[in-house]
This record gives sequence, C-alpha cells and structure tokens, in this order.
Amino acid sequence: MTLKKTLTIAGSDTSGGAGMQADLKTFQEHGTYGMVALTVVVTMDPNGWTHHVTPLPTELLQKQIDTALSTGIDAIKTGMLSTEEIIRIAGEAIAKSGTTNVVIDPVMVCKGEDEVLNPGNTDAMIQHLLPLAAVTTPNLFEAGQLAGTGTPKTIDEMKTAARKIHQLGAKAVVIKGGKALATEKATDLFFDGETFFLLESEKVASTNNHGAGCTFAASVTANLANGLSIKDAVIEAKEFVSAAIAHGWALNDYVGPVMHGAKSRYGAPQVTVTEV
Ligand SMILES: Nc1ncnc2c1ncn2[C@@H]1O[C@H](COP(=O)(O)OP(=O)(O)O)[C@@H](O)[C@H]1O
Ligand SMILES: Cc1ncc(COP(=O)(O)O)c(C=O)c1O
Ligand SMILES: [Mg+2]
Repeated sequence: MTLKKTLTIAGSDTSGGAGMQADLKTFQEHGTYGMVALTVVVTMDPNGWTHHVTPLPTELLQKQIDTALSTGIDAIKTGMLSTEEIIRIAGEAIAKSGTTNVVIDPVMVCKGEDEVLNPGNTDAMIQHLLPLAAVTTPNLFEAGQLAGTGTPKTIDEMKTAARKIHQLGAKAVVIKGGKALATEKATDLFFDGETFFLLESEKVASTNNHGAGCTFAASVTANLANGLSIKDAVIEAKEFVSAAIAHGWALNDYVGPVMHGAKSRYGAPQVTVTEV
C-alpha cells in the first residue's frame, strides 16, 4: 500500500499542540504520510510560558526541503516561517517543485502572544507565498495584515479582506473568525474567488484551543492530498478542528492544546455551510 505524502514546512512547538507537532498528528489522523522541514524551534519559559523562537540555519532548512521534495510530495503546508529569508526559501522551493496542493497558513503571532514575529514578513508572504496558495488560512489579525485593511470585525469586513487576499494570488481563502469574532457561532469565511460561504460550528467556551489554526490548515492539506475538492477539504477541516477544540484539555497551568485525535474517537460537532 502507498500513502499520500504530505509535507509541512513549519516550526516545532515544543509544547506539542501547534506547529509541526499538530501537523504530523493531523496528517496521521487523515491517513497521509507526514514529513517535516523544520524552520524554527519554539520553547517556553517553565514559569510564565513566554515563547522564544529560535530559527534553524537556513542551509539546513534548504537541505530538509530538498530531501522531502525529492520523494514527490502530494500536498505542502507552510506554518511558522519566522524571517523573510525563510519565507523566500520556502516559496522558491514550492514554486520549483510544481506542487499545486499548497496550503499557506500565514502564521504571524502565537495565540496569547501579541508581538508579530517580524513586520517584514507580511510583504514577504505576499511576494513569495500567496501566489502559490491553493488555500490560505489567515486568522482575523493575519487577514487584516495581508489585506492591508486592519483586523476585520464583521462578516462584511472579512469579505473585503478575502477579496483582497484572493487578488494577491491565493486561489481560495479561509478567514478564521474563531473565538475573536463577535458572533454566536465559531464562524469562518470561505471564498473560492467567486462565492462566499460561512462555515459555522458551536463556539466552545474554553481557552483550550492552542494549535487550532495549525490543525485546521493541516487537515486541509491532508484532504487535498487525498483528492478532495478545495471546498470539501475545508469543510472536513472545520469538522476536524471543531472536534479537536471541543475536546481541548489543559496541558499545564498555562496552555490548553486541542485534542488532535478527537474526531476519530468521539465524532465531530455539526458544521453548517451557508452561502453569503
Ligand atoms: N472557542 C472556539 N470554539 C469553536 N471553534 C473555534 C474556537 N476557537 C477557534 N475555533 C476555530 O478553530 C479554527 C482555528 O481558528 P483560530 O483559533 O482563530 O486560528 P489561529 O489558531 O490561527 O489563531 C477555526 O475554524 C475557528 O473557527
Ligand atoms: C511552531 C508554532 N507554529 C505555529 C503556531 C501557531 O499556532 P496556532 O495553531 O494556535 O495558530 C505556534 C504557536 O505557539 C507555534 O509554536
Ligand atoms: Mg494560526
């Protein structure tokens, strides 16, 4: 038996809920074979849990990407790329590989941390990554940065931002309203360049959602590798992450990761899809 090959170009979240750890767990749950090209290592202070981001040498990143791509990859995801050089290296390698199942998760901040990794990263993502994206999955803050609109606060503002990000070259855009959007449900906006859809699930009243964004984007990636359409890939990803958040748990006093394997064990909460 052969498996579909999925590659994440991402950082290591030592706490295991987000980053490449979330991606690998999610790839496994979707029955794909996961591979990693590691960009940075994120560690946390045991007292207070402040994050520290340490980039790996870029020659080492390039070697990892070359290794993985030489196997013939079915879908690629990008996660935390902390510098403009890392973004350029990832973008050039993906473009050269000719892979079209590309999911760009434009990670700019860690949840709970309010400092962007590097202000120049936004322009680098626009130049090197968005034109390659079959799907890009910004949260509200990231969507506002990429679109240059400031953080959207309403569905109409999310639509405006999604149109702009589509114009920058992403084939499809999902803006994750998540917990931050003032709606009753956890509401994401999907735009395929023609039609807008709202994806909605129950909002979970818990802060145990660390890694939700990575888990969502990794699900989309695995689903594309498995041959789903972009729309179906995104809908399943919403189910997968909704289950993972509903079963989120406290790792310690500071962080509550999602449970990546929740959907297969407990089933998924209902997701509604509405054209808007
Ligand atoms: N409390 C919550 N209840 C239900 N769904 C949530 C909750 N928080 C986030 N989500 C969903 O998790 C996914 C990731 O969104 P979000 O947490 O905003 O991304 P990120 O981790 O990149 O900031 C989205 O589908 C979002 O709607
Ligand atoms: C390596 C890494 N990637 C990505 C993220 C972003 O995670 P989220 O899925 O919560 O957006 C984090 C957050 O801690 C991280 O450490
Ligand atoms: Mg995120």
